[in-house]
Amino acid sequence: MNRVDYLRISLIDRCNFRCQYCMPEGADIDYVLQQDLLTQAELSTLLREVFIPVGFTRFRLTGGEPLIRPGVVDIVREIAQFPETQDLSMTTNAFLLEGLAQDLYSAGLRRINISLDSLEPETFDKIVGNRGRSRWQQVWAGIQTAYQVGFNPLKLNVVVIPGVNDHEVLNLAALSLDREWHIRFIEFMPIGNDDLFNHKGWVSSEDLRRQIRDRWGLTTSQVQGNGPADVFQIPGAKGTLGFISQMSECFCDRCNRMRLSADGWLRPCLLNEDGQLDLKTGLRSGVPTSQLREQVSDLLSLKPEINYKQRESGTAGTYSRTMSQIGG
Ligand SMILES: Nc1nc2c(ncn2[C@@H]2O[C@H](COP(=O)(O)OP(=O)(O)OP(=O)(O)O)[C@@H](O)[C@H]2O)c(=O)[nH]1
Ligand SMILES: C[S@@+](CC[C@H](N)C(=O)[O-])C[C@H]1O[C@@H](n2cnc3c(N)ncnc32)[C@H](O)[C@@H]1O
Ligand code: SF4
Ligand code: SF4
Repeated sequence: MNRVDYLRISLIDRCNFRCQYCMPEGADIDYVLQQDLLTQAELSTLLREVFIPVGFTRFRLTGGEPLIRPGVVDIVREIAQFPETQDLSMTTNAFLLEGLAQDLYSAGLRRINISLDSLEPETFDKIVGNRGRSRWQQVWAGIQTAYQVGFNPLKLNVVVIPGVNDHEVLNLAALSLDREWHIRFIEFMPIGNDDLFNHKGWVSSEDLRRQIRDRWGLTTSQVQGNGPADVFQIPGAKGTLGFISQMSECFCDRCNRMRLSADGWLRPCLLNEDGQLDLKTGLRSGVPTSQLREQVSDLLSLKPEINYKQRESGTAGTYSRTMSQIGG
């Protein structure tokens, strides 16, 4: 059985973008109320007294948009200082990164994954919902700053949507040629976005690899990650190309993670809502952390049964939480 030691922590379910595939403009989303967000102290208690003792050592901060969480730098500093923390990373849209990159690095964050779905400002703004102002330049500046500050590896996430940004796959892949950046193409998943998904569907990683192979050639990279991405490289390129193929291929057999939502629900599988545990209510109602630890430990032993198994059907089920609420 795979070791489950990686926790994706959503710091907030809100976001300053409205990506079409995640939380489209006008979507009816119930946000977590301020008083229901795990506080930094509660998060810290859960990590120290529940998650670390049962074996979690790698943490990813996500959201919504983690950089709009008040106190995000302090949260990073606290988690980075746990002696057991072996890896601390963040997934962000980078809109606020230019001003925060140095502080995050100084606080102990060393690696970062940034969503960048397009190199064309107009297409980008259409995807993220520009609300009357262009966002691409500021995101690009955030990426450059992160690079200069020294985040390594620097990964760029691209959700590929047919008819929206699939014409840019070669241009995005080319970013890996002379920069040590890791571009990852993500198959679009049907979570909380039925309209767009039914209308546009998804492009398989193998189709993308074929395009890239025809242009430059493609080899399996020596460096494989420990997440869901299959990693390849254009011969001679400085960076790599990753493919996250949750629709066309199965990587659940190497699943190593669980997710903690901003309001303290522990979710054992992204694509299956079974088994979720409300840790915040337990903590606030005085349940001893030793008991919460036992509950998490039990859930860990049930995880293989909960791991997603309906892949053959080609689509996922209906979910009560959107990707922005789960944290991707
Ligand atoms: N189905 C599925 N998709 C996942 C899982 N983890 C990540 N993904 C997908 O991969 C995308 C990118 O994830 P990131 O937040 O960059 O994290 P990661 O790729 O696990 O990160 P690394 O630790 O750098 O390998 C997410 O938005 C999801 O679409 C998972 O456990 N299951
Ligand atoms: C939910 S976001 C949260 C972090 C941050 N706001 C960001 O966009 O990087 C995490 C990841 O989920 C991906 N994502 C969101 N909705 C998706 C979907 N329907 N299918 C596949 N990936 C999705 C995003 O592209 C992003 O890389
Ligand atoms: S993908 Fe990230 S940036 Fe886009 S709406 Fe979702 S949470 Fe926000
Ligand atoms: S779908 Fe579930 S079991 Fe599969 S990799 Fe993602 S979290 Fe793990």
